[in-house]
Parts: sequence; C-alpha cells; structure tokens
Amino acid sequence: MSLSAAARDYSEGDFQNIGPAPKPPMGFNQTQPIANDFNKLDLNRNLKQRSLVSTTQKRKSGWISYKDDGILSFIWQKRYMVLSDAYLSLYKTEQTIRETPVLQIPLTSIVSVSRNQLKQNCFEITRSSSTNGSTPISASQDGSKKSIYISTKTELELHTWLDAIFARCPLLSGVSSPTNFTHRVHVGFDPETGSFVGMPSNWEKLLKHSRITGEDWNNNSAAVIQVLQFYQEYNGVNQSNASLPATASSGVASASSNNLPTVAKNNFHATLQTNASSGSSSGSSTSSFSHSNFNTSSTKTDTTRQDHGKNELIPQRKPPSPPTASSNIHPNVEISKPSSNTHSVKVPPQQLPSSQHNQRKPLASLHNMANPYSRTQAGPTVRQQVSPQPYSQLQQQQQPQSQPQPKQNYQQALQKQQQTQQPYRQQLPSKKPADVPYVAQRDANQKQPSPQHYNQHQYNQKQSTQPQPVTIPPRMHPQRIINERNQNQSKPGIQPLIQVTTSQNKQPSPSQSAAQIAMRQHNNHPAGVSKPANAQFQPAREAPRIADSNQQKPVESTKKKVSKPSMSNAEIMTNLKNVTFNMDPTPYFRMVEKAGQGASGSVYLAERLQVPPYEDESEIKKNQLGNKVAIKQMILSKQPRKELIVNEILVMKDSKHNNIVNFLEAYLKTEDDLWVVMEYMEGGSLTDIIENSPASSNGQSPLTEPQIAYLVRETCQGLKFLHDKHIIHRDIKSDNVLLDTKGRVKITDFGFCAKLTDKRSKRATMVGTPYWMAPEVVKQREYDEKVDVWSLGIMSIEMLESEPPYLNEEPLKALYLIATNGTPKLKHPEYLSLEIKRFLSVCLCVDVRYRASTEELLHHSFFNMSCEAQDLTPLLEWKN
Ligand SMILES: Nc1ncnc2c1ncn2[C@@H]1O[C@H](COP(=O)(O)OP(=O)(O)OP(=O)(O)O)[C@@H](O)[C@H]1O
Repeated sequence: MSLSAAARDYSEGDFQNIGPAPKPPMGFNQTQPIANDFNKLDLNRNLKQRSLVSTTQKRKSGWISYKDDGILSFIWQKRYMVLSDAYLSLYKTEQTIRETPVLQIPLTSIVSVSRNQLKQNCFEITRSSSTNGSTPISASQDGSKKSIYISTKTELELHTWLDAIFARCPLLSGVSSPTNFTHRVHVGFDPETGSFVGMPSNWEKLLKHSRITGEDWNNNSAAVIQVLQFYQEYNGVNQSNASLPATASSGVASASSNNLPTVAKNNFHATLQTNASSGSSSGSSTSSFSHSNFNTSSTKTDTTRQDHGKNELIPQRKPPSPPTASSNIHPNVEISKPSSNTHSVKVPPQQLPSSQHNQRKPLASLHNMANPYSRTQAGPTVRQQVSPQPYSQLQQQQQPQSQPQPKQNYQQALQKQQQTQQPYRQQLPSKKPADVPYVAQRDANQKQPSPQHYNQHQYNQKQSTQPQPVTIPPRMHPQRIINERNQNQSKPGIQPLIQVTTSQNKQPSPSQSAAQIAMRQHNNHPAGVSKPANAQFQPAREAPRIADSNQQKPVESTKKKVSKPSMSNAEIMTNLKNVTFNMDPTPYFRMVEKAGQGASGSVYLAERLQVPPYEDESEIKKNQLGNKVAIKQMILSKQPRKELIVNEILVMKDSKHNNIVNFLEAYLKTEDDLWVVMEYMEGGSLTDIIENSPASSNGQSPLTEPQIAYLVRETCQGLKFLHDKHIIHRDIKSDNVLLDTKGRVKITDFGFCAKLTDKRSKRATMVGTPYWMAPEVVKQREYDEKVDVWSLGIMSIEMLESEPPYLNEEPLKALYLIATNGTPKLKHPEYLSLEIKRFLSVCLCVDVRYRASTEELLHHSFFNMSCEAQDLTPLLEWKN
C-alpha cells in the first residue's frame, strides 16, 4: 500500500486510548447491614419449643473461652458457642450441639454486651434472670443480673461475635458499642455548594485541593476512590506536600485500609466504608446526597486489595506547577470548568495549595507557534502492525527490520524537517486543526496506518477540539513517591536486592571480589589521612539546588516523615560498610564545583588527585588521575531511608553498562558522611536539556524526533540491561537520565530499583513519581519491568511536549487521570511522525501484555531515524 493510500485509511477511530477505564473497586462492604438481620428477628416464636438449637437455625458458632461469675468464676473453660435466632448456647464440644447445652441464654434476656478487659479479646454478656425469654424486659427493669465472660482467640472473632449477638438481641439497640465499627457514608457531590458531601473529612480535604471535579466523580467515582486510597497511603507519611492541609495529611496518615473504601454506586450516590478505627473519619458525617446530575451509570466494582505498608513521599524536588486558567489543561482532557452549575469543586484562592501561587514563566500561545514538535517527516518505510496481540507476536508479523542507518536517516530527517517546519508555522495560526481534514494536515508522503493496523493500540490522534492556546509552564519537578505497601519487617520492598548482594558477598563473583575484599579490608582502615590543602573545602550541603534554576524552594525545606525502617540501622550500616571504603577520601579529590542537588545530598564535580592506597586492589588506575568525577555527598543521619542508598550503590556497582552511570567507589568518611563517587556526566540531566532547549523557548518541541529516537534508544539499552538482570528501575524520567558532553546517555538514580526473583516475579509496591507511573502501579496491581517501558513512553512525551502529561494537575488528579484515561493523549499528534506515534503506542499501552518489552522496543522502526551522539551537541551548548 502506498503511503498516500495508507493515509486515506485513517479514520476517526484511530489512535484511541488503548485501555478501558479501570474497573472500580468491588467487594466493598461485605458486612450486611445490621438492620437486615435485626428485622428478621421473630420475637413471637415459642422459645420453649426451641430449647435445642438445630444446626439449621444456627447463625454463628465457634470455639470460645468462657467463664461466669458464679462458683467457677476463676476458671476459663473452652466451650463451643452457638448463636441461633433465639439463643446463645454453650456446648462442651461441637459434636454435642444436638444435646442439652451447658448453658443456654435466651437472646431476649440479654440486656447488655460490652467489651471487658478480664482477658484478651473478651466481652461480657449480661442477662437479666427476671426475664423468661418470652417477655422481653427493658434493661431498666433490672431484677438480678448475671454476667458471663467470653473470650475469643482473635480480635476479629470478637468483633464478629459482637456484631452477630447485637443483631439478634431485641433488648439491645441493634448497634454494637464502638469497637471496630465502620462508618457508612453516602457520598456525592453537591453542585450548589461545589463540594463533595458525606466524605470522610480527610478525603474531603484532599479532594478539595485536587481539582477532581464532580464531573470526574460522575464519570468514575470508583477511580476517585481508588486514587484517594493510593494517595492517602503515601500521603499518610507525607508532610512535605504543601498542597495538603496538615489535618488532611495527618488524618489520612492514620487511615487504615482494612475495610477498603469501595464504591457500590447507585444512581445517585456511592456508599463508602472507611475504617473508623483509623480515627480519620471522625469528622465525617453520615449523610446522603442525591442529585439528578449524578444519575450516572451504576457500576459494581472490583476491589484492589491494599495491604498495610510503609509509605513514603520523597520530597518534592520542585512543586507541581500551578494550574492557570484553562490554558494549562490538556486540550484533549476534558475537565469541567468551575461555574455555578457545573460540578467543579470550588476552591477559594486563599485555600489553594501554596504551589498554586508559584510564579510562572511567560507563556507562549500555541496560536502563534510553529509546529510544536519541530519534528521530521522522514521515517523508515517499514510498517509496523499493531494489533491486539502480545507485542512479541506483533513483531514477528512485521516486515524484516533493516539495519538502522541512523546517520543517513537523520540527514534525511533534518532535510525534511527544514522543508516542513515553515509550512507548519504558516498553517497553524490560520487553520484550526479540527476544521481541516485530518489526513490533509499531514504530509502526503507520510505513511499512514490502516485502521485495522492500529486498532485500539494506536495513539489518540484525533483532535476533538481546536487546540486551545496552550501555555508551556516552566517545568516543575514533581513529587516522587515510594510506597512499599507490602513491606513489613521481614520482607521489605527493597530487601531482595540487598539479600541478593549479600549472598553474592559470601560467594563473590570474580568481577566483584577484588573490590569487595578491598572494601572489607579498608573498613577497618583508620581515617587518619592527612588532609591536602583543599581539604577545607566543605560544600554547603543545605544549599538550594544550583543546577536547577526553576526550583522554587530548597529541597531540604520539605520534610519527610521517617517511616519505620525496614532494616535496623545496624543492618544498614553493615550493608553500607560492605560496599564502601571506611576512610576519609578528601585527600584524593579536589572539589571543583557543585554540580547538582538531590533529595538525599549534593553532587559535586571533583578531580581525582591521588590514587588511594587501595589502588592495587581496586579498579582505580593511575591513568585516572586528573579525571573528573561526580561525588554525591550524603549525611546519613538526614536520610529517612538509608536502605535506599545501599540499594542504589548495590545496583550501580553491579551494573556496568554504557548506558548506566558508572559507579566508581564509595567512602564512609565518618559513620554519618557518605561519599559516592561516580563518573561525571557534564551534560547534566535530560530535564536540563529539555528546559534549556532553544526550540522550547520558541514554543516548539524541545527536541526533534531523531534526537528523541537517539535518547530513548540509549535509555532503552540501559533499561534492557537492567531488565535482563530482572531489575526494575521504577523511576524512569528525564531527571534520571544524564548526558555527557559527547552526547552519551546514561541512567542514574537506582534507589528505587527492585529485583524480581523466581519467587517474586511481580511487584505491587507503589514506587515512582506519579506523572510517570504506569496505570498498573497507580491501580496497585502487580507489575513487572514493563512499568519502566511506560515511564520511557512518558519520558518521550516530555521530550516532545516539555513535560509529562498532567504535570499541571495536582498529583491526586494526575493519578486519577492516569487511572481513568489510560494512554495519555498527545497535545499535537498531527505533527508527529507515524513512527514515533507507533512507538509511543507500544510503550504507553495500558494492557501490559501488549506493551513492548525493552528488547522488543530496541527493534522498533522509530529508532531508525535516530541521530548520532554528536548531533546532540547543540542541546548541550547551554552548559557552556
Ligand atoms: N554523575 C553525575 N554527573 C553529573 N551530574 C550529576 C551526576 N549525578 C547527579 N548529578 C546532578 O546532581 C543532581 C542531583 O542528583 P541526584 O542523583 O542526587 O538527584 P535526585 O535523584 O534528585 O536525588 P536523590 O537521588 O538524592 O533522591 C542531578 O539533577 C544532576 O544534575
């Protein structure tokens, strides 16, 4: 098929989002309302005829310990307790329930049930002996009261017994005393007040600041609940999120997800159940709200089970950029605008999160800008089929891949780009894309897919509306989160990596042994090395980031709540000492300048002055003298998660690859002062490149497609290396990709890496940075290496659009959008080549089965247009 013929095959259905909206949670509220059973009580039954409890009548039974207040009151006896509609009976054994019980209490005689501290999981049942079982009396008619004490094995059993007894005793209110009670809340959105009603107060506060609207709620209330759960888990320990009121954070912090809030949505409102034991719901009220506008589709949803775990919000490196009017809303994302009759949440300006008051760069109007992607029209002629089948199969169906001829393609690409850019500049202001037939907007020579080739797996190409004047905000570093929710003392989320290496330590591999032995030897090395002249150099560790001019506040100003460490300090230090030299490295380096500021420490450019005394045993050779190195200095006592640092060193040490920042050595200068020496990447991070690209300032895409192809391919090679070792990076984004002056590209920041093992081939921990997170992570499903592929796709969008999708949104809203929108939409797909869109479609495929692996990606035709390393030089000029 010719390219132009293929172009005609485009239809409106092409490039639709791949994945369906997530199923809302279900399984919520397993407990039947007490009232249901209570209503079933038949008090007029002839109780005497029912002195023996038949098994069919039995409502609940089980072993308990029992003691009464009579002569045997000091003995706890094991009994089999049976609750029927009329009696609470105690039997010696389960087999004797057809015989006369040891004790039988008519439920009509029970005047109170309450918890008791006599024993663990104990409650007291008080009955009035003046009742005969047929004539209920009120508790106030007390004749002589008798108590028995019941103790259950577990707290849970206790609660289920209490609930069951309360539900069947006519003299009790039908509502147990608060033990493990739950709030049942009808939730809705009141368009008149512009606020959510019936929410637990902490959620209400979160929503208020999230820009999640009533419309969002209508569209997918389950997803809102899901992201609230997600968000509360990691914000539970977040004190750094300026956008959250303190009360909200703290309230959420204590929230338990035992009873998952889940939506069982009816026409007008959803019912939430939150665990009251959290205390976070105290401010919530049971209320109902209904409004005709909420007549949305009713969906019974499935529940994503959440486990308790540790959460951590890594400090915000830059606050999320503030939303400004409509301009910051992604043109393809429908977000209702606040108005009196819409469902938007009204947030008074004074209540806006502090981040929303941030100053912003002057913004360019899209109407006045040239092709925003400054793309090339060139591309290989190899067609790639994308259909709903595993990516590996898709690849086999493709035409054989020719060997990439990057240089040639790049030159063609540049040529075409020069030819095509100008027309776009002319075209944009006058023509509304929506008014122009889609195909007509594209280069007639550009090859087009047939609808069947794209099926659901292509990028959303159709512009539903005319592009709004889009403002490109200064790039803000978003929050990074880690939530090892399955973590516990014995099974911390990152432990596998450490364990693996520990076992490697026992049987060192040839490549490792020398350094390991050297390090061990030097662990006891006295630090009394004389300081050279430059040793007084003491970099200001707390200084604001210098390589990042957009940073609004010093990273140190955001505090992390220290979650319970998964390893003891001593264990961490032992692990750390195994991978570091225990000595003062100051004589060996000359600090040149500060190169950057991270959350955990400052990074310095340094020059290697001397070969340390362990030269024989290490890989450091004399010819490395004078070499530039990067030294990351960290104060250990300031690290909330020291094990992440150990993790990072272990991964780096073990990952020698052209596309991974090379770890050189690490020093424990003192017990508190850690220096990690690595190769210096003078080009800075990809984020810097994007921000400083000359094209961005013209309102164009910061990088060209050939440049993107090169950068993504290099990153993908590094990722493949990690994935081959079953390591997931989990925080792929432009901030974590560094360049040197020769245009070499390397992945860094391995603190969040996780190792997949045979036993644990999937992960379920919430780790990463929200905007780059794959939907399966947001939805707290199990995931594998392909989360990095998703993030790689998002990183490609950063290079096209200067920022990841939803960056202007509050993190909570962004999570909602990731969960519900699935594959994000491009701002201007019409200016992109088919290859990059195909590439993005296989990276950003919601269904993980159809998402490409890094191995598969490396054969993608998109990389055929890759430029050469030296072609990145213009992008690095800003550093000079
Ligand atoms: N090897 C390196 N060469 C040159 N510059 C580097 C190197 N490593 C880091 N930097 C610079 O230092 C900055 C901070 O790096 P770091 O890895 O500490 O960042 P972070 O990921 O934000 O923090 P952390 O890893 O502590 O959470 C980077 O943005 C980069 O500009």
